Amino acid sequence: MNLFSSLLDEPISILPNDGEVLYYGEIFSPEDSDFYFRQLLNTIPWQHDQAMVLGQIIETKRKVAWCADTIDNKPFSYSYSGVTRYSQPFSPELLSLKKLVEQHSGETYNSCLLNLYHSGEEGMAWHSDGEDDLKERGAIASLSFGAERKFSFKHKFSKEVVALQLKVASLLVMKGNTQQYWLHSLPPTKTVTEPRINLTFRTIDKPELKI
Ligand SMILES: O=C(O)CCC(=O)C(=O)O
Ligand SMILES: [Fe+2]
Repeated sequence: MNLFSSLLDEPISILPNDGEVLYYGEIFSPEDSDFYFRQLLNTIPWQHDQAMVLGQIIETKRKVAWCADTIDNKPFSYSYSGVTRYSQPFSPELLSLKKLVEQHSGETYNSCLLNLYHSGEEGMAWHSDGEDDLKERGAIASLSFGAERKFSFKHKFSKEVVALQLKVASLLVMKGNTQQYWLHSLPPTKTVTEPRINLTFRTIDKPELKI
């Protein structure tokens, strides 16, 4: 696998205060990026996501999958938006992506949430990834394939907004107090018609075991 020259010499720090977000630029060549995009699109068991809204389960247009290490060959369970998910095992390709992301970011992860946005019309509303199951102040590493999209942060108290473009094959790492003080979103846009796949590698602290 070629390491691509658009990888930044030093990651760029995105937030002015109250957390740390590092943008590493593109960590794959266009060829490798294209390979992973197709591979993930065709092999991941994508499903519409579910969320509990006013006591009702609704389905999102965006599709998701969740992969995690297994313990004694049993999957993890993980809850967010009022719904519990059970993990798929990591495929060999995802494991190699996880290793690369771990090398770049100097952190380790035991799970990955995958999102498939079919076009710019699908996005993700303001939220922070502060679920109880996640390791407190654990790093979250976000790897993007497919269409380039804008990604925004908003401070929970000052309301300051910081935005950047997430390039194809780029790596962004959120750490420290970021989830405590900042929301993030993927704003929908009519100008992007191509699909995008995003992988967020995370650490689940006390994985419940599904028997
Ligand atoms: O698609 C993205 O870039 C972000 C996804 C995200 O924030 C999440 O899965 O929690
Ligand atoms: Fe998020």
